[in-house]
Amino acid sequence: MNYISTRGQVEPKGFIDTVLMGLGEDGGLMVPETIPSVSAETLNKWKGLEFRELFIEIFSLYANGEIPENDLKELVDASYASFRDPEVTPVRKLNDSLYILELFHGPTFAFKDVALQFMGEFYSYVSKTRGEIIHILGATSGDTGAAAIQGVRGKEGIKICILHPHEKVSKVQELQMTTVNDKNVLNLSVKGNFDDCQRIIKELFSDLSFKGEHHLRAINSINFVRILAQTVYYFYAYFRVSDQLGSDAASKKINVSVPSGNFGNIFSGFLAKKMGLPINKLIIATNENNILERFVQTGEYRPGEFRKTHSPSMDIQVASNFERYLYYLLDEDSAKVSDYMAQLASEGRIFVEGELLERVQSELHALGAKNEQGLELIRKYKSEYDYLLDPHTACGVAAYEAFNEEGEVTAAFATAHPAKFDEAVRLINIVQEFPVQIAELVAKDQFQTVIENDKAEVTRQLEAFFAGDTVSKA
Ligand SMILES: N[C@@H](CCOP(=O)(O)O)C(=O)O
Repeated sequence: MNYISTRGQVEPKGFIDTVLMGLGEDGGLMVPETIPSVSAETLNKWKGLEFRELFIEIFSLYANGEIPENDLKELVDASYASFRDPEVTPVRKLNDSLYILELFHGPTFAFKDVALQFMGEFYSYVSKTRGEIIHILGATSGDTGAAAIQGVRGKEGIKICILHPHEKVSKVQELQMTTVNDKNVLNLSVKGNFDDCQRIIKELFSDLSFKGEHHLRAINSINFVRILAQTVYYFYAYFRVSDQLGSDAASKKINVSVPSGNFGNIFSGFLAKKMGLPINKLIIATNENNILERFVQTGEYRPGEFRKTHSPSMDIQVASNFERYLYYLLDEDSAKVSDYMAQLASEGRIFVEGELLERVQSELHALGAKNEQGLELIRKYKSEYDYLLDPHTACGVAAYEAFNEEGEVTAAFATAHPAKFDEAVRLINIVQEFPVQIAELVAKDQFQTVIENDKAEVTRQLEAFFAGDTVSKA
């Protein structure tokens, strides 16, 4: 299997080269030339597998045998050894129509750990086996950064620089990133928002001579391996919900409700569905930064005004992986995708209508939950089920309440642990106990460099960091 760009201007690449490339060299996103389909018989075989085994099966369909089986097994075992739940991503039943897929049992208490623990091991493996220099550049609205840093801190042959928006991530997210004092980690706190951080890194990735000279690698979901690793828990959730439904499984449709910012998590579900997993509704849950909800309702994709909310990881206007969805919506026509993306860049909006919009509305459901609605749901589920939702998960539960119909059940994805967002939880007078790994962060020193929202400044910081000068300040 080879990988090509959504904009059609990259020679087909193998799996490892695709991961190393990250953002397509033509500015597009890499996708498999064909999506492997999984038969009912295979699904039946997979349903008894535990998470790690399932990961290996799915990954092997995409990796062209470029990683020998034993090596892959070792990478997967090492990636999930630090998870606190033996199931990695367990499913809890809250009521007859609502199941929660808990994705927060990794080292930084967010769903990003599932893919990024693997990516850390993977990059380390590629650095050792191919002698590649790995200089990671990433942007975060809070969770990706912490998970990516945790995945590679202290690893030989790897350096990582993460841009986060200054004072726009939660306190715990900030501490998780900035209390890491390993020499191979640089935190840049940018006076802007997440979209600014993401724009800067994409511009740097698009500068091919800078990218090549500094060996820049991506850890955000622009990198296809992130998408792939995330498909695993869609399959896992589907199987575990089916198990729990027992004899009702045959008569119930299973939806997923997914808190979404950069469209990477929900795109993994789209891919799983295209592979043959019989998910019913793919429900996109956002907060008041609701560009995706507006797109699904009206066909217009137009970044709006940035809103600071109680769910900062989803405070995003420009969703990277939207381009991958557009590619499939436009029947894999890369020339059309390029035209649409050029229009987005020049006019600040794109628009689909007629049959295309009907297709969007048949493939996706979307809700942008209001801040107050999220808090109200946290209160309600705590009191009715003694289950504490984090503010992102609460948006997913709001979308479940809006779209789940008779004869359906929904797996709502719990994308983070509530302790990461105590600022919001405290607003409704709920006092939570912090896991020790989070409680101990406050006593640690922080290391980060606060900079202006300026690509030239980021460039200077990166050049110094990659050249070996430590620029992080206490
Ligand atoms: N919500 C994310 C934003 C980056 O998304 P990614 O999936 O492309 O890494 C975050 O928490 O940083």
